[in-house]
Amino acid sequence: MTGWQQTPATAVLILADGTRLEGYGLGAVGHAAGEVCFNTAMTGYQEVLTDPSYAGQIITFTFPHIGNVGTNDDDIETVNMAALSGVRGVVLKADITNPSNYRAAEKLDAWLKKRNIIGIAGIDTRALTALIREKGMPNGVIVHEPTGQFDEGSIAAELNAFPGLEGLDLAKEVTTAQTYHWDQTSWQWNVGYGTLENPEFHVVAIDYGAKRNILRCLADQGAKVTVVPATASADDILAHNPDAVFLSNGPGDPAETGTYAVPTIQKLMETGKPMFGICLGHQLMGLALGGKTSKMHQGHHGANHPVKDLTTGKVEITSMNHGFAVDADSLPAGVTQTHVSLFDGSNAGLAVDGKPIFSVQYHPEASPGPQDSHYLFTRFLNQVRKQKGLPEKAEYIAPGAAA
Ligand SMILES: NC(=O)CC[C@H](N)C(=O)O
Repeated sequence: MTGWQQTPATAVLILADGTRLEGYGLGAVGHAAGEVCFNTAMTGYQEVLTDPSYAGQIITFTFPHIGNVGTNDDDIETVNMAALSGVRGVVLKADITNPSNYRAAEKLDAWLKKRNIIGIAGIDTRALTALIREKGMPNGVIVHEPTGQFDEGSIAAELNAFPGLEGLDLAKEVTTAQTYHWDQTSWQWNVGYGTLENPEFHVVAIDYGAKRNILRCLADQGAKVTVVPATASADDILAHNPDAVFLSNGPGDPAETGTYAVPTIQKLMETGKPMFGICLGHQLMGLALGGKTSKMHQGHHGANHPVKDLTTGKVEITSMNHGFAVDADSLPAGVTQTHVSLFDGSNAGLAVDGKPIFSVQYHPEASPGPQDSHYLFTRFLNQVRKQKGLPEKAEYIAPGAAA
């Protein structure tokens, strides 16, 4: 039976303004509060649902058919398996069908249940998206109760207790507990310049909620990657003697994570080592340089976001997932805005003039273009090549061409 025909409803999504949307429960049973956002990607739901940057959020997919290709063990993005359930809930239009794909190992419904993610189907996701666009991302509670007997009191209490994402440092909840070396050997699908056996460079990646494909892309450039916890000090990081430092994506409010991350990043900037940041890493870099971040109205979540690289004039189709942004006007002299979103003109990248330090708001490791933005990893490691007196690589390489 499809969700919108089911009576009584076994799931409900309640928004802070009182909006009540009833549907068909999926995945885990229970209730969870979070910020309700929408994601416009037509593919990649498993990568989205395992991206630690979604911690504290309930995701509405605008694409109506989610789950068609099932789930597998390869398309998981979080590196820290303990942080797999950062997403609070998933809101769908259609019921999840049986998977039809040779890679499918498990139906999405069962997969959600195992990871304690609550789902609701049978929702008019177009109407919900229109509401979010008009009013901004609301706080909400998603409930799955197979009996249809909702405990309204505890649902209301849960909604009231959720403070919203502003002011929340969630990076410390999803970061790795221990320092480790990224092992590329089981992830060889994207091998390019280097091999793990013979790395040319050493990059320390600060894990604020890192995605696997970022680490793959760094290793793909010939880097040994050492991943350190979000709270690692500059001294801890420099003790690894890195050639360069990477700042990862991650959930929550950058200003709050910045209370401990910014002083560390500022110290690392003084070393002259190349630095590259993605998404939360970009926002933290903006803060470390004296800029400001603020909450967006509806955020950017999808895989079709055009971004212009102002340094080359090229447009990239990018993947985005952020609800905060660097305020371009707040960037001090000596810091250049390098990329802008062509959807709303918001800041999408920055670089420090004359220094090997830059960052982007979007996700070059995600491949909607499919490889439009991969050049940024080459741009980053070229800074290291330059410092080591090695020949630089071409930034753009046609897919399939020899490196
Ligand atoms: N993907 C990310 O790194 C997200 C950054 C930040 N948490 C935001 O929502 O803007």
